[in-house]
Amino acid sequence: MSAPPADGYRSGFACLVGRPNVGKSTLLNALVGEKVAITSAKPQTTRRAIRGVLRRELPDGTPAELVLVDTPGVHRPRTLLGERLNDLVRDSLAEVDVVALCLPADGAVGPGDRRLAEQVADAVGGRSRPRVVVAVTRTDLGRGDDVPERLLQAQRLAAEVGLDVADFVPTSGTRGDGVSALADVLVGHLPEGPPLFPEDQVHDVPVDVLVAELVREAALDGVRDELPHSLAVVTEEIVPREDRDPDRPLTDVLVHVFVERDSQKAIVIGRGGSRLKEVGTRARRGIEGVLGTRVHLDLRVKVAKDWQRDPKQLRRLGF
Ligand SMILES: Nc1nc2c(ncn2[C@@H]2O[C@H](COP(=O)(O)OP(=O)(O)OP(=O)(O)O)[C@@H](O)[C@H]2O)c(=O)[nH]1
Repeated sequence: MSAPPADGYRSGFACLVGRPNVGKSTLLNALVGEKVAITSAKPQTTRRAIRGVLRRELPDGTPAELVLVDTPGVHRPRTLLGERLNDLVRDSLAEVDVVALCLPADGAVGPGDRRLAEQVADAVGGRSRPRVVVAVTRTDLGRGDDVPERLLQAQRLAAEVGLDVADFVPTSGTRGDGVSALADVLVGHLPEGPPLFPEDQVHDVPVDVLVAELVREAALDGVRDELPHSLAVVTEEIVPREDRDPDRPLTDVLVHVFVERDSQKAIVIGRGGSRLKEVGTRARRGIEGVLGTRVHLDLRVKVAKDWQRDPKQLRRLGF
C-alpha cells in the first residue's frame, strides 16, 4: 500500500434513499457500526435526516470520512407530515456527493421505486455529482434468483429513467453481508475535502432526540394500523439525580409520548398501564446505554389532536 499524500483526505456526504421499510436505517447502523437510527417493521419509521459517520481508508491508504444521511422513506404524501418528510429527502439529495438508492431483494421493483429513481435522476440533472449507487437490500430475505433478478431490474430501471449508476451492490444490513463492499464503494466516490466531524464523533443526533427515538422504537413494537404514524415522542427532561453515590449515578428522564386521539392513548397505555410499562422497560435499557448511567424513566402519554396535519403542532414536535 502506498503512503497517502501528506494533505490527502477525502470527505463528503452520502444519503440512503428508498421506499419505506426497505432497510435504510438498518444499513446505516451497519455501515456506521453503531445504532444511530431506530428501525422497525412499520413503514415510515424514520422521520429525521440522521447523520452517521463512517471512517475508512481508500485502497491507496488515503483516509476518508463519509457522513451518511438516513432519510425517511419516500412515499405518496397523505398528510402534512408526509409532505415534510418528502421535502427532507429532496433537500438531502441536493446536498450529497453520493446517493445510494435502496431496493429490497424481497420485493419487485415497482412504481414507487420508479418515482424515486426519477427524482434522483432529476437531482443529478446531468451533473457529475451526486454519483449514484444502487444497494439491493435485505438479500437474506430473497429467495431463489431474487437477488440477481433485482440487480437486473435495477439496471433496467436506471436505463429507463436515464440514471447513470456507478455501482450495484447486494447487501444485508442485519447479516452484515456486502456492508463492507458498500462502504468501499461509497467512500470511493468521495471528493477531496477536509475532516467534517470531530474524530471521536460518529453521529450528530442530539441526546434528547436519541432518547425520544428509543422510546418511539419501543412504543412502535406491537402497535398496528394508523397508530405508528400517530406516535410522536419528545424528551422533556434529562436531569442527574442529586445526592447520589458518585459511583452509582442515576438520571431522571421525562418523556412525553403524543398520540392523536383518546382511543390511541388507551392502547399505548394498555390495561392497568401494562403496555406502557413494557415500553418503558425496553426503552430504558437503550437509554442507559446512551447516557452511561442508570435511568429512572418517566413516560407520560398525551393527546395532541391530529398533530400530523397541524402546522403549529408539527413545529412544536420538531418537524
Ligand atoms: N432479514 C432482514 N431484515 C431486514 C434487513 N434490513 C432491514 N430489515 C428489517 O426490515 C424492517 C425495516 O427496516 P428499516 O431499517 O427500519 O427500514 P427503513 O427503510 O429505514 O424504513 P423507513 O424508516 O420506514 O423508511 C425492519 O423490521 C428491519 O429489521 C435485512 O438485511 N435482513
